[in-house]
Amino acid sequence: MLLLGLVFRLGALVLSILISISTWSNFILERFSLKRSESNVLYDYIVVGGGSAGSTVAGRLAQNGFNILLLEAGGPPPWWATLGTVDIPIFGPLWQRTDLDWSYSTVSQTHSCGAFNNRVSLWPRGRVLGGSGRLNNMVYLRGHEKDWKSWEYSQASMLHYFKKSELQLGCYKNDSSYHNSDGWLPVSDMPMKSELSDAVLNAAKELGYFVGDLNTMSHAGFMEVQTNTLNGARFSADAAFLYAGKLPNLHVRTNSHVSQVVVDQHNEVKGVVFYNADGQHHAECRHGVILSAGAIGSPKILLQSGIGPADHLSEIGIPVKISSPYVGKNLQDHASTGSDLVLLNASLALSLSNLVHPSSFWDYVFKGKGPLTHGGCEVTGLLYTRFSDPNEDPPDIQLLVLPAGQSFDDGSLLRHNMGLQDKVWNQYFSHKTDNYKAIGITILVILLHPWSHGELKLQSADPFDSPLINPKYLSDPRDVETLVEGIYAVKKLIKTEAMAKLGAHLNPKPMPGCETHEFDSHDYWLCYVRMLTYTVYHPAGTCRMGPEKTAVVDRSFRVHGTSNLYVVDASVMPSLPSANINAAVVALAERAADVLTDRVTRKRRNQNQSPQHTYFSIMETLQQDRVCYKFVNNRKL
Ligand SMILES: Cc1cc2nc3c(=O)[nH]c(=O)nc-3n(C[C@H](O)[C@H](O)[C@H](O)COP(=O)(O)OP(=O)(O)OC[C@H]3O[C@@H](n4cnc5c(N)ncnc54)[C@H](O)[C@@H]3O)c2cc1C
Repeated sequence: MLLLGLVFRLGALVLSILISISTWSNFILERFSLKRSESNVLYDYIVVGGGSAGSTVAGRLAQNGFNILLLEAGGPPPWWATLGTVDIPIFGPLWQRTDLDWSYSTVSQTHSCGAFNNRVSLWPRGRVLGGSGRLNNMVYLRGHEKDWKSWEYSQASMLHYFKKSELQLGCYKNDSSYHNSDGWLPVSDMPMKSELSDAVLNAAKELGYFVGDLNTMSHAGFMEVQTNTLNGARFSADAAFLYAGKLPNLHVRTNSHVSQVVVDQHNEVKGVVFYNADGQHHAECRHGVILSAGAIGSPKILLQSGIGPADHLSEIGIPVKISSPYVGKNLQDHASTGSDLVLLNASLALSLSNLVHPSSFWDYVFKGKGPLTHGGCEVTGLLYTRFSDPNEDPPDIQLLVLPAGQSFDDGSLLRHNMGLQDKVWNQYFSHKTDNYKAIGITILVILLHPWSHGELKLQSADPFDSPLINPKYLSDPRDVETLVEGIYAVKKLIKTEAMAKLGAHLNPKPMPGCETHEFDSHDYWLCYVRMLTYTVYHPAGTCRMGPEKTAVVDRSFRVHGTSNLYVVDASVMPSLPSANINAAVVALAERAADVLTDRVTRKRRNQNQSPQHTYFSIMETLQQDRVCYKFVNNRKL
């Protein structure tokens, strides 16, 4: 075990060195092969961020004939991606805390995260073409029909956009009522699963849950997950929407960090300011700028541009261009708990020794099968606790079943990715110090609709500084009670015959910090949840959509107070869907592409072409706004 851990750790080290080399080689290649920034080109739309939403909206708008510039702060996927390495699903966690990751962390949490260093939650976010879709677990789950009520979208229109993006290659490909085999984003059955998958589904049946396709969005219950993969390899939105069309009117510039949007005195957006290795550049647009920099990046760019809460902007010395009190507010994330809560007295097909076995590489490369195709999650469930009404509300708990826990790699990588305290690792997760040899699995209990909302602020006016992220996890006690109800659902699940066959039982060790409570009492679980609070990596809501009095963007993705600045990504979600959120992000971006196409079509119909800006208009705008101009030029490179 020690040896395997060492092999895994060495592998991680070699890969991160390769990533660094690759990032630099891409960087150099770009400088020689790409045209220098052409400041006098007028693009129809500028899209900022090439992640799940940005790739989708840019690809679709280009397909609709617009001249698009996409600016991405990260590089293209590393050169060995063509060999499939970076796309090997099981390697996802290896890219965290490397150059492909923004490596954000929250501020210290008061009510949660007690088991983590400084009570901080580490938040990986993709800094690469494909964005967080290149780091994620690829689970394809849409949500529930009752989710869209608060978004003011109909179930039918959401279904339309889910289907539009979908290339269903798995067991639902003949179900044209809910699925589509003509879209661009592949959705496949898992090529490999462990014995745990069937055991959990049988346990769910024993308990009378619905087991079937949750992506019809009308059920609570369980399903075997489908993933965004093709022949066993990761397939993120950039692969689907940017390369698939190979459109000459789609211009992608990587390693281009956007610092602000340029807004004139009439609150019309002229373009953006961005930095690459050559220094500062401007890019101009005819119809507008679309921020798709994600739930952290988009509010950050708005604030840096002087669009946000006036008091906060004044606090850090950014002149207020447009007062927009909700920028950065309404931060929501799916908090979760339960890694290694369940132990098995049986070994599973997915083990560290299977992973590093040469046959696994053979199976992956030549058959698109085997343990390397595993994305981490096998089964998911959407459940109602006693706090939510099935007639009125969407499910309030999600279970995500992984045939591995934090202890899977013997402490080499996963616990560091999470920032788990050594003491908690040693006393709760590690099996080195005891004779307890059962296998830790994860039935992650996820809080789908948190009452606790947080906020994002800037810590300085420097566009290269990380923002202050405070999700305020579990600050509302109702969230803690709901998570504990979820743990009770897990307890029921593992008491079934199906799970008994695998020797499923609760981890008998008390969570460090909760020893004073009687093990398995309600108070113990309340404490446990506040100690072991994980992110599920779904931040959203920081530029929420809604009416001007309560939101940042309107229903056509336009920032209130501007005529042509848009936000299209997870940040516009008014509330979190009852699911992992990538499918909903892509569906929103599909909708945005239609809305923005329609807007121009109607404008063209109603009037003559919109006035063309010259190259100098953007410089004039910057000069009119003297402080802003100074700030941009003061940036030391
Ligand atoms: C580890 C992990 C596991 C996950 N697992 C799942 C899962 O299994 N299923 C699921 O549905 N969801 C999952 N998610 C969540 C999902 O991937 C994200 O919600 C989704 O990718 C968000 O899309 P986005 O377009 O809003 O942002 P992103 O995909 O993060 O894209 C934002 C892009 O903008 C770029 N950018 C940011 N700032 C700037 C700037 N100033 N200038 C230029 N570019 C900029 C970034 O580099 C990035 O490429 C996971 C996420 C993570 C991190």
